[in-house]
Amino acid sequence: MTLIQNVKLNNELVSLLIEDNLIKQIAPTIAPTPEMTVIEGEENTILPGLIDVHVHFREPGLTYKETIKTGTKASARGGFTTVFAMPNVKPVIDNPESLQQMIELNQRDGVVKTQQYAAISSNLSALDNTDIEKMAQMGAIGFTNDGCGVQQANIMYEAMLKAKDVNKPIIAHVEDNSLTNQGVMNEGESSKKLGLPGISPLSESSQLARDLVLAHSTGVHYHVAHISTKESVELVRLAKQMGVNVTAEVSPHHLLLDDSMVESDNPMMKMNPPLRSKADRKALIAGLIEGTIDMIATDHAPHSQEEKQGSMTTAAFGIVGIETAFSLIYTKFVKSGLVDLATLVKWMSKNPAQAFYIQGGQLEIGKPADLTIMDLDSEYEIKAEDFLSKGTNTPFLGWQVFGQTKYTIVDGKIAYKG
Ligand SMILES: NC(=O)N[C@@H](CC(=O)O)C(=O)O
Ligand SMILES: [Zn+2]
Ligand SMILES: [Zn+2]
Repeated sequence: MTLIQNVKLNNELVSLLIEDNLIKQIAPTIAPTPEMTVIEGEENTILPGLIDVHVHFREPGLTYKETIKTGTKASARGGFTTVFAMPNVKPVIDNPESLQQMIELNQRDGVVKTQQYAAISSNLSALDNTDIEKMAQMGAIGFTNDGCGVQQANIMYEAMLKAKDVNKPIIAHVEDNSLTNQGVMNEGESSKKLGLPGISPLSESSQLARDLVLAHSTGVHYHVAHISTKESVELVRLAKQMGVNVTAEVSPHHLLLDDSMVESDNPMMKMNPPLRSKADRKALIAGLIEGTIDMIATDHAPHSQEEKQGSMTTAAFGIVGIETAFSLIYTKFVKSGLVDLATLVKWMSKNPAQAFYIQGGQLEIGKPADLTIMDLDSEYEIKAEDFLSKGTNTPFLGWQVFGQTKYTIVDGKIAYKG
């Protein structure tokens, strides 16, 4: 048994008793007994474990960037107790055998709960569909070609029909390759000024419009990954009004940065989709607050230093985010007074749990003890040397933030201690 003493829950000091993997009791005080392991909460804030439905852990095949071990340790440090891993590893998780190996590896090496996505098409690009039925039975949390847009409508349509049949979601990286112009940042004033090729925002929204029509027809749960444009927000709003079973995620970087801040050819500002315009960013924030966008997901995308140096024209797309998401959103949205802490928990735990039918999002007696204890009061600087991820590729190094993880507990066991 583990006793957590003196933690703030909805602004009241409480103690929590954990037996096996479950929350057994929550009360103003609980007297410790000799058989209890005691965690002193020091009046820090206890929250349901955060849930990230979009991470890249790079194992197998690209372990110089990240492994299940380093990625999940970083997740625990970020306050996350459940993450959903993308299938764009090497080789791609596009068949039952590699899915089985991946599930076993996640189970063996993950210090947080790691759910696995499988691909829609072989190698993320072939004009086929994977064995969605079998991989759903095996426990894939959903199906996605993240990293690439699905270029052919019929391939997406067939995948939706199959996923609907087995009651699993399709997660879409929407990108029409005929409109990307081999760009490395958003198409706009900044790209012109810097002389860099720009990615049209239409490459995202036009494919999203297609998919929403297909989702309407098939009834599948369709989840939009890393939504980045104002047109996309409007399309999701309209689709929800039409009764489409759609959810959407936005990344912290698209909420906090825009292309007006890309003042030089800086690979740390390169990710897909790119940082969009100020107007897009404003629409994303409004969409999140009004509920059109359901959740925040990091799109944690670690790369080596070599891959993220030099020019944006040659650097890899993607930034890490799992260790900075909570503190950034807490500092810029909650501490600043825009929303309350419960809203952050809704965006980063409750809504992801609800949308994907997994446990979590609430601290409740009888439920798994997946939780995090956060110091919300002391300011600190985001530093690469503190990261547990192998990747330090983020434009947020040097930012001053609040919200530091003291403990992350998964199924009653300590996964991270600060
Ligand atoms: N977001 C990125 O810029 N990169 C991701 C792929 C993806 O999420 O599309 C990656 O795997 O590195
Ligand atoms: Zn993507
Ligand atoms: Zn991704």
